[in-house]
Parts: sequence; C-alpha cells; structure tokens
Amino acid sequence: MVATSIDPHVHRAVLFDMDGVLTNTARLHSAAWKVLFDQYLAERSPTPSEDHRPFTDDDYRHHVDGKSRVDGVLDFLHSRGIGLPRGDVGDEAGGETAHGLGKLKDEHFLRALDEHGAEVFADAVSLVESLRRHHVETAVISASRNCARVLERAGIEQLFDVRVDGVVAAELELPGKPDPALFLEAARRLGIPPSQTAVVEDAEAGVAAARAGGFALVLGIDRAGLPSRLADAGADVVVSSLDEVTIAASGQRRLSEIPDGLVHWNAISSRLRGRRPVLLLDFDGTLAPIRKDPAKVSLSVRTRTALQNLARWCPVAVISGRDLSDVRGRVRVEGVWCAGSHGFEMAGPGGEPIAQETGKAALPVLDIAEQRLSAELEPVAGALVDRKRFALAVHYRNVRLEEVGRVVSAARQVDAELPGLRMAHGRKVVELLPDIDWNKGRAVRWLLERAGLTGPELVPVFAGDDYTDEDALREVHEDGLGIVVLSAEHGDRLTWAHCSVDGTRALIDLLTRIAPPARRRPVP
Ligand SMILES: O=P(O)(O)OC[C@H]1O[C@H](O[C@H]2O[C@H](CO)[C@@H](O)[C@H](O)[C@H]2O)[C@H](O)[C@@H](O)[C@@H]1O
Repeated sequence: MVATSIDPHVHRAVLFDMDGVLTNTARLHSAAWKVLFDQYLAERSPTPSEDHRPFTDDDYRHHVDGKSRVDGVLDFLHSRGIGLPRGDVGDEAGGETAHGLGKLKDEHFLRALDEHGAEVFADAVSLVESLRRHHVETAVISASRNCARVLERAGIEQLFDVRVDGVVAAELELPGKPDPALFLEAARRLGIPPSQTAVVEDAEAGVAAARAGGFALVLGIDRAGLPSRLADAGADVVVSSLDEVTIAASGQRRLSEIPDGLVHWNAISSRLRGRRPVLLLDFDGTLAPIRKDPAKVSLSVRTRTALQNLARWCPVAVISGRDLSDVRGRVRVEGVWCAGSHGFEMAGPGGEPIAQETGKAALPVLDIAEQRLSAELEPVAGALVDRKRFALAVHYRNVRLEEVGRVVSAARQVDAELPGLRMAHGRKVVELLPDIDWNKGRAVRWLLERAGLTGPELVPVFAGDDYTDEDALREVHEDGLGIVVLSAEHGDRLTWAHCSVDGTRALIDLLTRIAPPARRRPVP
C-alpha cells in the first residue's frame, strides 16, 4: 500500500474533484437526480424489459456520480433497460432526450443549491491550504457546469490555480470520467506532468479516470463508508477523512513509528548526553487532559506537584495557545515562564510581562474577526468563539457533525476577507492568528535566547500534542528532545518528535526521568 502522504518533492500538484471531496454538494446532486428519475420512471409506460423501481444511492454511485449530465442520464437509463436519444443542448427541460432530462435535473440542483448553499468539507479545505503553504499547486476538477458557482457559494474559489469543469469540457469537447481527459487537461494547464501529480477523488469513475491518466498517486476519499469500491476502481489508498493525509517533510516520522519514551528510555536518554534539561511544555492535551469545556481544564495535583519540583531544579516554561493570563492562572507554579496565544505574549518566572511587540498590529483586525464570528456562529449550538489577546479560537468539539463544516467555513471566510490573519488548525478548533512568521517554534527559540538558556551544557526538551506544537518540536529536533503526547484524535500523522508518551501521567513520569536529581541544579 502507498503511504497516505503527499511529498512536495514528488507531488508538485494535487487535483481535487469538487462534489463530495471539497464540497458537500454530492448529496444535492444525488437528491436532484432522484427527483428527476423517480418522476420520469413513474410517468413512463412500463414494458417487461424495463426496470422502473425508484433511483437509489447505489444507482447514483454506479451510474451517475462524476459523469456529465448527459452521460449520467444515458448510463442510468441504460442500466434500467431504457434507451433515449441524446438530443441536443437546445432541448427544453424535461423533454424526452438526455439533454432534456439533464436540463431538468440541473433546475432541481440549482434550486437546492440556492436553498441549502454549498457546504465545504473542512478536512479537504485544510489539506488544500496546507498544500499551498508547502508550495504544492492545486486544481479543481468537476464534470459539473456549475463548478464555478458552487466554489463561489462555498467561498473557496481562490484556493485553486486551475479549474477544469463541465464548461471547459464542453468547449474542448473533452469526454467525461472515467476518461482521464479532464485530469490531463488540468495537469497540462498547470504545466506539471501526471507522474508528478496526485488526484483526490470520491467517485469510482473519477478514481478510474485518474488511474487511466497515469497520475502519481490516486487518493480515494470514502465519505460513504464503502472504501472497497474506490480501492476496486484503482485507488492507491483510501481514507475516510482527509485529515489522515499528511504532507511529508524530511525528518518527520509517523506517530506509530516513533518509540515510546518510557519503554525505550535508554535510546531517548542518549539524546540528553548528560546535559541539563530546559523543559518547554504545552498545556492543553499535554499537561492537562482535553475536556469538552476549555474553561473546566485544570492541572491535577500530581502534575502541579511534579512541576513545582521540576521548576526548583531546572528551567521550566509553559507555552500555550491560551491567553497568557488564562494559562498562568491554570498553571500556578512558582518560577515557571509562561507564553500565551501560541507564543505571541510571554511572562517571566515572576509573572513579569516580557515585551513582545510581534503581532500587535493585528489586534484591531482580530477584534473585527471576533465580532463577526461571534454573531455568525451564535445560532450554531456548541460553537465557541474564544478570544485570546493575539488569537481567536473557534471551537467545534461540541458542535453536531453536520454543522462542523459551517463553523470552519465561517472562520475560513473571515480569514479570507480580513487582511493580516492566518488560520491554524488544532484539536477540534480552528484559530485565527496574526499572519506573521511567528509560532511556538520561533517563540521557544526567542525565549531560550532571551532567558540565556542556551549553551553546550543545556538541552531543550519540548513536549506537546497538537499540530501547532509541531513548530516547536521541529525547532528542538536538531539539538534537543521532542516528545509528543499521543491522542486518538490525530490518527497516524507525521511528527517532528523523537518519542511519544501515552497521556499526561506518562509525560510526568518521563519528565521526572529526564530531570533526575543528578542532573538538577537549583534555579537561581
Ligand atoms: O497550546 P495549547 O496549550 O495546547 O492550547 C491549544 C488550545 O487549547 C485549548 O483547546 C483545546 O483544549 C480544550 C480543553 O481541553 C478542548 O475543549 C479543545 O477542543 C482543544 O482544542 C484552548 O481552549 C485553546 O484556546 C488553545 O488554543
């Protein structure tokens, strides 16, 4: 099996199918087809060789999904023993030709689009955004003539360098999927050969088309709970969420490939080489277990006591995505440095603020983002907009699954419309941050230097659980030790950590081994 990883050195472009991959519009199409065919079959005089049972989800997947309107009509009716003339584009909606029925289906679809809008799949948009950050080009492919309209309704049209849709196909007379013509045209427009291009598809016809086009990686996304149909059609790998797809960078390994720090202590301790540790610790999911309500998170007595002991003997800093005052109030351990808003604000061991001008210019725009998202998400049950000084978190942990896309796209829309912000993803949360080259990794390095905590006798040790912690894990990858706290929420993603621990309790056990009495000196 090919790894579920896109390597920017190998895959210079990724082509995304639209309906069902980027946007949750496949269900609108399926419903529009059903209205069309059920009505047509009910009204048509039956003959013994024809099957007039209602249109099913299975029919949608096998005969219609991913195909042009006209091919969809012809292929489905053919499966029921019915042959219709193709007709032509001028046929009236509902006329008894493939063009006529296809036109009527389009009317049903556009009505539904106007009524329900185009919801995006957050995992797909997040993958597209990450790819673009890694300078991988992205294109959108669709058999639909409504592609531009749907992308615009979903607010994601600017995420693609190239669009090849039903309109382009008609202009160039390109055959629909399973013929690879649409994909090949997109690769041609990008100027990148199929051998260096990956395709993400949810339809059997689309997977078969990408396979036939000789693309480097054909990634099937199975949102219907039927993965084997995509594997059978030729997908290299099938995932149930695009969150499982990682972007490879050298030095990273999968969570399942790195050793447990306690079990393989000898190998891990060799990275310390007898040096004195500087402990740099994330808060949520690392020092304190994740809870449904961020306000209810606290340190256990055991963790606080351990931190108190450690802070007496080696430098300790907590670097959190929370507001600085919030995280300080929850840590309450003397002598610990604290950073909040993912490192945009900091305080020394006595609580004294450390001047950090980075990000101040974004405060007014964060205010606007906060107002807009608070108003827009107010009706969404469970959505929580949490303003930190230098960040705005939009939590969706308690939002119904069907509403998550709405929450994430609202944040994405605000991010796209307001200048000076960037979006980051965390555990059931998206965050808007000042769009400057500053993150937990930069903050860790800045803090170490500012506090004079660098030198051959010191070793930075960072522990974290989330995507935003990877910047800091990468920062200590060369000269320190990175520990990732495992969570089922992340699947088998890539990490810069050297070792893992299974939860907060295990982390404290490992930190106690890393800073044993022999390696401790009083912190002045
Ligand atoms: O950098 P961290 O200290 O890990 O902070 C990251 C975010 O943590 C919090 O959210 C996360 O924990 C919540 C409580 O367990 C959980 O409900 C949520 O789903 C998690 O994403 C915090 O509320 C955010 O402000 C931080 O940015």
